[in-house]
Amino acid sequence: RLCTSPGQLRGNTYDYIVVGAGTAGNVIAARLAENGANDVLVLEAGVSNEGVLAAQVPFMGPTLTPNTPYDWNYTVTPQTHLNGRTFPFPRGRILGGSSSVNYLVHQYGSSADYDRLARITGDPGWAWRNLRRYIDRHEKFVPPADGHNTNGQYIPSLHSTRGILPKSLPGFSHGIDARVIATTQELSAEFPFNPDTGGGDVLGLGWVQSSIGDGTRSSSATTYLNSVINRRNVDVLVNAYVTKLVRTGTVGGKPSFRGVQFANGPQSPTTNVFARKEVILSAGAFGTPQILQLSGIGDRAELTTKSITTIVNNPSVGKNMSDHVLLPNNWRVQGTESLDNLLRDPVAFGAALDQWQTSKTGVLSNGVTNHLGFFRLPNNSPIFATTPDPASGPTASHWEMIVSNFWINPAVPQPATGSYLTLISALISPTSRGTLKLASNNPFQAPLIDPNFLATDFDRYAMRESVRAVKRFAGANAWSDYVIEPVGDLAAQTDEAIDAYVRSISTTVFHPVGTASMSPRNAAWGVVDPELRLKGAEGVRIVDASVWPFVPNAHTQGPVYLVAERAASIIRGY
Ligand SMILES: Cc1cc2nc3c(=O)[nH]c(=O)nc-3n(C[C@H](O)[C@H](O)[C@H](O)COP(=O)(O)OP(=O)(O)OC[C@H]3O[C@@H](n4cnc5c(N)ncnc54)[C@H](O)[C@@H]3O)c2cc1C
Repeated sequence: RLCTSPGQLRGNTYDYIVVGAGTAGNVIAARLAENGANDVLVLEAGVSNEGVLAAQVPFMGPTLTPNTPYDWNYTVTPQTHLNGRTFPFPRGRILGGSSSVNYLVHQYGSSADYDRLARITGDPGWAWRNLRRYIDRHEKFVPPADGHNTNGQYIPSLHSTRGILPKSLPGFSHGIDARVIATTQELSAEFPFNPDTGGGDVLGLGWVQSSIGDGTRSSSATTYLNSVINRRNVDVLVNAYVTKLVRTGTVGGKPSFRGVQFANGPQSPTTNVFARKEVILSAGAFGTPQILQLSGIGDRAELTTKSITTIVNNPSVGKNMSDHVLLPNNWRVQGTESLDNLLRDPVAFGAALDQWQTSKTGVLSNGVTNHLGFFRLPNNSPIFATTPDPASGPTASHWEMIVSNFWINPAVPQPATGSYLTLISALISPTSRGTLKLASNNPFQAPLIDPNFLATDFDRYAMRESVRAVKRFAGANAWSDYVIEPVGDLAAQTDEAIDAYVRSISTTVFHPVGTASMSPRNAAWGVVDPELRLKGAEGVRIVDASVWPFVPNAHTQGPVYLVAERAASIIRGY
């Protein structure tokens, strides 16, 4: 049942309590609740996704963040290596979490990411050959909104049509699609066509796959949570802001945290609920380490400065954050086939929305890109003389290119006139690591989020070379009668000038991970063991993006879904 106040709960004790009805949390809740013998409570700080139009219409996804009621509305600390700039760092605060507000790209990453995860944790169960099995129950490949012939745009045998989450190829074609594909032929050595990353081979550029079915967003709320929400053994409470885990005793010499405290807001009374079996923390890469630290689980030196009594001293909590850096590269282009006028003209947008509401088709049934690709720096790049290759493996990537048929630039508003092409370049194998720290012991105060972007020579080198590469892409003959000129400092040529350009507008792709990292069972570092149990404590598991020790070669919802599916199997005991 969906509950809106604590008084509606069936009691104060459940078998499992899931903190955060986000991407991973809803997988856990649904898979546990499929067994009618399990009594499950899900606590979510945000509101219901029901009736939120922008959470249904794919192209409107970007209007859900930042500065809305569906976002935690975080801002990063001043970024030392980005001219001291700050910028928003969105996170979904709504049933479905970030899967309800994200940009819908749906992929899993490189097989090397999972094999590296298995190596790091010492658990072969995280290797690709094992994890890929979960694709079968997770995804449900469906035709695109426009019903076009998808031959050659993906490899059906790599996908499942039996899972729970509808996904599809682009449901609206753009004039530039043919130019993108032509460039993969013209510059095939540098930008080869990749027919499908679903088998774990990410290198090259291909058609995007998105968490969209019937022209509508698929989130963990519309799929996993909806599949169980009417069951008698599930309570889902919205507006429930978890303030800390509550220690309930000592088991096997370790502090046990089977209690969860929450409140509606800073002025509201707190309520405690208890788990007979386990608490599963799925509050995301920022919420999870924040709650851990508020509960006295973290670096003693830091907790003491916040007047929090340390119960589990673990300096790894909130450290090791990695994320993809986003650089929006814009070109001015000919004609009117870009979507810029649609975004400027309320009448045109209204007509597109009418079409979506009538038939779930048209430009709004699509996400923000039809093509993206993953690429490596050349093996003989001088940077490898000083930095070991940080990619997950020789078939994994260093950077990504995302093609958009309109102006995207979080740092610079859309110009009032003109048509644009955006080739986002993103750093995929960062060596910088950031932190999530408490600002105070007030659970309602936003944490200090420092992704520490571009702190290393490698990261700056890779971004610089990605700028040169996207310029080669846009310089192909396929674009010669379309692209007019680069916008602003994208024209830079020297290392110094390109670095200055990168520093001036880079931000996040919204993929933070690693703040409650998995590690081998007995390792002195890390926050959870390979079965996702909180180290040094009892009764708690963590299942969300924070357990990924490094950011994979993918937009992160897919890797989070696969980890959550395996976690559910581990918790259920098969
Ligand atoms: C704007 C944006 C665009 C993105 N685009 C893409 C994309 O196109 N493709 C892709 O693959 N990935 C994308 N991502 C990233 C992807 O969505 C995330 O990596 C993934 O959803 C994270 O899942 P999670 O379960 O770790 O956290 P979330 O899905 O964020 O879930 C955490 C949940 O916990 C709740 N919570 C947090 N703290 C508390 C608390 N104290 N009490 C109660 N509840 C709490 C939150 O409200 C939220 O519902 C994007 C993310 C954003 C924000």
